[in-house]
Amino acid sequence: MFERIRGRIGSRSAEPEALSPDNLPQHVAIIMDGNGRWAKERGLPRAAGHRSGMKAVKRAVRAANRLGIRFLTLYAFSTENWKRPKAEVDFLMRLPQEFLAIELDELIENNVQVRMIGQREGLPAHTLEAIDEAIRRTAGNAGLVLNFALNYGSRKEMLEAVRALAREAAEGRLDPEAITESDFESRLQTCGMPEPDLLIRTSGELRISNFMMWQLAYSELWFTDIYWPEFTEAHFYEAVGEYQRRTRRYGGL
Ligand SMILES: Cc1cc(N2CCCCCC2)n2ncc(-c3ccc(F)cc3)c2n1
Repeated sequence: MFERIRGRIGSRSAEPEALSPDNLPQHVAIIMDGNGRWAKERGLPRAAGHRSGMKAVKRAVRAANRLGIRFLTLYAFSTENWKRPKAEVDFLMRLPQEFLAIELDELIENNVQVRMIGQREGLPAHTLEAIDEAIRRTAGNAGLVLNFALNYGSRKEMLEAVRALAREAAEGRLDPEAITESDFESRLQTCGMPEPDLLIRTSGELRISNFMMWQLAYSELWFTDIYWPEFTEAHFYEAVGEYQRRTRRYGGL
């Protein structure tokens, strides 16, 4: 098997102990790319890449918990993903319940709160049932908020927010000239969440891909060539270390 040079942890320290507790990102968002290519390079079916990607989800959650990150948003399925072959979409739609069947008890033990952003409409009932049960069973948890973006698209999210504001204005409940950024943000599905301080994207893609476009306006972006199934806790710590180097505060604001 040829050895890909990519994927080696950079020269920088990727140990949690090397990170400053005073300048941690509150909210980390991840576009988990490269599952299909990871599988293809190994002569495996795409489903094997997605399943391996689920293990990387667990590593990212563990790393976020270890650092005390407050919010972790994972882009699990975009509105554009419906264009994939039916067999792959059907497989993907079973992963939430597969993941939760394995991980939910440990998530609860670690005080993790599960949330979802995205359109419920169009998701299979079995997928929603599993997610709703996880949301219900973890609603009172005060630890890491693990937020899955599922059937999510930023333009759709922003369009729905605009429609809500337009309805309120048309009903005379809102003065259009008085609408603020905060009014708009409160109608987004991420209402109540801080904006991501750090976005991680794997597999060498250098695009935002219709993900949290309003929310990511001021986020640090960290890209890596490794494929998502190769993502480890050390990669998470390396990304946070880079975030800290960019936002060094020297005690200032
Ligand atoms: C559709 C999909 C795909 C999916 N992949 C595995 C990770 C790589 C990206 C694509 C495939 N994962 N991984 C976890 C979930 C999930 C979603 C909601 C939830 F409440 C619990 C777990 C998931 N959902």
